[in-house]
Amino acid sequence: MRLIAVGRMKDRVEHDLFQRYAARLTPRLDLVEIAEGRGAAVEIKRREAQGLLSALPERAFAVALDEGGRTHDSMAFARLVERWMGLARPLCFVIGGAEGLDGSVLARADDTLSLGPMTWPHMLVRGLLAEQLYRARAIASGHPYHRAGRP
Ligand SMILES: C[S@@+](CC[C@H](N)C(=O)[O-])C[C@H]1O[C@@H](n2cnc3c(N)ncnc32)[C@H](O)[C@@H]1O
Repeated sequence: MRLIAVGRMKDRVEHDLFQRYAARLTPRLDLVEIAEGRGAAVEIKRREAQGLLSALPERAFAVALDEGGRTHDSMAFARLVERWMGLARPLCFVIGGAEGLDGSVLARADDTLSLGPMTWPHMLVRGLLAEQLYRARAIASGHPYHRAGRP
């Protein structure tokens, strides 16, 4: 699996949060960082879109992280991840920068994923996604990391 994301992760706390889960994931989650765009918001998104789209392998199954995207509970997400992995296409997740994703990236995406309707900082989204992928894989393999008990 590959995570294609805008910006360079400089903050130690954000780096460690992402690594805590990414390092334990099977299959591995490779991080590809795209340079932040400059200029007006539209230009920033357009330039970042070029970088994001060109980092996608040709046959990639691309999942765009977007607050307006599809939401799932962790059990449903675990089933979805298994389905995506079964497609035998490179599974890639895409995270935008401070201005969000350009429409061209959303148009290319095969699916979208929302972590809820609130806007999260893009560097934090990396850690949140890595944790949910780790949880999904734990659910699929029967590992007790996920406690499903709810009233
Ligand atoms: C600071 S947010 C961009 C906010 C921007 N105004 C927008 O409307 O997308 C940066 C990136 O983090 C990701 N992101 C932020 N909140 C998210 C959420 N609730 N669900 C999924 N992805 C989110 C998206 O990839 C977004 O492009």
